Amino acid sequence: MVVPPPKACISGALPWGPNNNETMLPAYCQPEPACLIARLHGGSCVAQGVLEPVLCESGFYCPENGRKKIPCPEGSYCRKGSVEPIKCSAVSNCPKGSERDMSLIPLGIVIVIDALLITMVIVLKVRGFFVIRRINRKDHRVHHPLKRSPTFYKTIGGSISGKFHGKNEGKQYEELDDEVDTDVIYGSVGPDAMPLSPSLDGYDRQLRRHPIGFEAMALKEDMFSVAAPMDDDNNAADRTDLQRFVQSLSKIMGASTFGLSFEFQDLRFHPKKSPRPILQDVSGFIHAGSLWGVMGASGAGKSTFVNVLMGKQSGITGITKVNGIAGDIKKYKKIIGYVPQDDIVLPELTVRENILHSARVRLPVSWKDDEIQHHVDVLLNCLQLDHVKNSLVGSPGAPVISGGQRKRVSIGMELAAAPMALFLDEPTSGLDATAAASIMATLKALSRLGMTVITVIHQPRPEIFESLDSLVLLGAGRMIYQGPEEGVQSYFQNLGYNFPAHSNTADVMGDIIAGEGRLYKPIGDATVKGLIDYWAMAHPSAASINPDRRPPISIAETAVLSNTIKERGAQWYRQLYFCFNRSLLQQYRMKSSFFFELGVGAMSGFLIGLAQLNSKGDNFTGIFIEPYQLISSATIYSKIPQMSLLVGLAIGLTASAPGVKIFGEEKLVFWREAAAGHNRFSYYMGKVFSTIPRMVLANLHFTTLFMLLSTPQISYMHSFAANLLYFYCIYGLASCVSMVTRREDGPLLAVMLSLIVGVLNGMSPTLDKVRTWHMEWLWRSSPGTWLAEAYFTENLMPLKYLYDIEVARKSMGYWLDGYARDCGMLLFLGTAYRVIAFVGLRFMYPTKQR
Ligand SMILES: Nc1ncnc2c1ncn2[C@@H]1O[C@H](COP(=O)(O)OP(=O)(O)OP(=O)(O)O)[C@@H](O)[C@H]1O
Repeated sequence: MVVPPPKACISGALPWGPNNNETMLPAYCQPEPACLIARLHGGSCVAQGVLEPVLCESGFYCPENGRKKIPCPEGSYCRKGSVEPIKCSAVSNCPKGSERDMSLIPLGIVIVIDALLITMVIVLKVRGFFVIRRINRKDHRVHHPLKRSPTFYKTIGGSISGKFHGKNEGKQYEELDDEVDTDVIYGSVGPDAMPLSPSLDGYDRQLRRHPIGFEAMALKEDMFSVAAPMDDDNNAADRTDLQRFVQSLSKIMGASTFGLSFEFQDLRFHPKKSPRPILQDVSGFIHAGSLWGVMGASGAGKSTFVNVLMGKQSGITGITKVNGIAGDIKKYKKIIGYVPQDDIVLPELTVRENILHSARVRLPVSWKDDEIQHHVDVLLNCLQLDHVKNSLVGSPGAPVISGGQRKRVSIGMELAAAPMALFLDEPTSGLDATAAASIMATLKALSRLGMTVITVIHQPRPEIFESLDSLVLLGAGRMIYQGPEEGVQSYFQNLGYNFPAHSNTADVMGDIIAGEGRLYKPIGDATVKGLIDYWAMAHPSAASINPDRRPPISIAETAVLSNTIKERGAQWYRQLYFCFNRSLLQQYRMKSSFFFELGVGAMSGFLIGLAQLNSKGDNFTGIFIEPYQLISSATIYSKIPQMSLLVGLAIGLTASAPGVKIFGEEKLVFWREAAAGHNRFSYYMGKVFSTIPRMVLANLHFTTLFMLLSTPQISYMHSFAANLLYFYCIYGLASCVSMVTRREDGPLLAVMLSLIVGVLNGMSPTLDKVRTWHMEWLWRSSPGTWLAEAYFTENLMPLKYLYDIEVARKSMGYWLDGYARDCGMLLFLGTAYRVIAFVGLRFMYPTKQR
């Protein structure tokens, strides 16, 4: 190769190699000092001689081996070093001499989608408003006790203030709020203000209102009888609801009897860490179809005891029998309902939606959806939730329905599945007297239907205490008393305890079993140990407690029962569909957070694009290909990884907090549903699938604005796909975070992790450097590296006719030409995060899912 003589190095600014041919090869001319400095800093200067080529300017193209320099024609754009113009996309502003293509098509799509979303939300809101109004009006006319009981209403009308009072007396009920709360309305009708005339037949002083549904049944037990006369319209309607409910139950159970009986003998639980047994020598019998209260001082072992009966507690010795048959209680899980102390319900769903989901997942597979809906509506009526069924449940911090109604929703979620035994943990705690009485009346009615209802209860008010059929009293993990509620006072009196006149039996008994017996027994043994020993001596076995217990169920009945259990629960794919729908609905109800995520995505895309605006898509300066290396400027290899770093950080900041919110705020719901037999995989996959639409939309907003302003070499579609997969990774990471942290720490930790995986992208230190530390595996396990590599590949490959990209690749340490592999790895990492999160969800708190 012959280098032309130095005389060729005269001044002149010419396009790329105008004089180059086989005999006149490009020449490196010693540059002027100013030009040298400019090149060392990555800049350019005019050619230093006629034989020294320069890059074709942006806005021009230089065909015929650079012999011509032609302005880019209208409708095309020409980047720096172009050999020919590139056609602009259909909708973009490309006048003559354009340097880049700022396509407006994606922006148009974003605007159309946003307009559609906003219109859809407005239409749904308006439609929802009218539908709920119509339904509520209809329901008020059909179901509401006040509406159905004009006599009652007129009688108390004079005593009620506010909406019930005044000039529109004939129309008062129609004017009630949709979200009106019966507990509040009825509660506002003070007992003193109430003219308790005989005409108010059915009015309950304890509830301070006219009971319906389960409550009415508890108070008037013969009402349930099919043959009972219809004494008035109210009772007829109540009776019909109850009959329908019972019909539903019979259909679900496939057995004549609803309740389960429990027998337990010598139960003992002594965890290694505990210095003393938590339960010891606990024996007894719980009849089917009765309402049981489990009482004891704090730490007496009440929760442990009911957990044993529900099959939730492992490490127990002793015998437990269900319906007279010994075995693993876990197999009855699908027909045992458990209502936890906290109302674990989904606040974004309505009362009906919460209960309906439970019914759809847990009722027998053979049930059609309209049958399930009917069952739920009947149940809502029986639970007196029909007038608030379309109200959101809300959270304790932002309540929509009252505490008592929320508790009934929680109970309803279990009843929807028609359990044969219902366990409750302090169902009246935190409720006012009216709401507590209402809950207890409901439980009583359920027990009268044949269900076995067992509730842990703490310091009950007299009326609640008296509503219990039987009691289990525990002290220091051992039995103090088991038997009818009416017999408990005489039992303690026989042991020498005095119950002061007019005292509350429950309070006195509570003091005695909490170790304050001396207050009521001046002489003799008044210790809890004394009570335990006496009970053990008098009742050496379970049989001695309940000599009249029923024989075990027959083989035929056992077969029916196992069939009933086997049929319970929708198939996993149907559960997945229900969970997917539910999660979409939740996101729709939390639309402000959804729109906020879109807004943040758009804003971060705009800002990062703005930061790249001046570079006009020129993100790389390399060493020219042979034989032009010597005239190369200083290289700039890190600008593309830098751009991908910004993209990664922006997506991390946009998606990590919503990701945590979607996956992390419902651990309690997941545990409750898993414990009730819902399919865990379906729940999780429903959540995963439901995030896809919001990821796509958030990414659309981000990528569109970013690409519009930054106009890099990578195509819109390739950038969109890589960014979407990065969103997928961040959501996956957020789901992992939500498994291991507290709810309030989740967003912060997720943001922190997204920063870490964003920074581990091979820009600095470069992957090449990291390789020398033998740490490439760490960088390769971060989605940031694969995103950067995808961007590096796609921005560099179009320039390989100009620059020696192999040198750039080696210098940075990325692999080139593997965009599909990079995207595949992002998909793999995002999926791996989800698998880890699911495994964590499944195995981290196994006891809570039992
Ligand atoms: N797995 C366990 N390992 C160690 N100790 C346990 C375990 N389970 C329960 N305990 C302890 O046993 C005691 C009884 O617990 P349990 O929750 O059954 O009582 P409780 O009567 O329901 O109390 P509270 O009314 O306060 O809820 C408590 O001191 C508790 O810390």
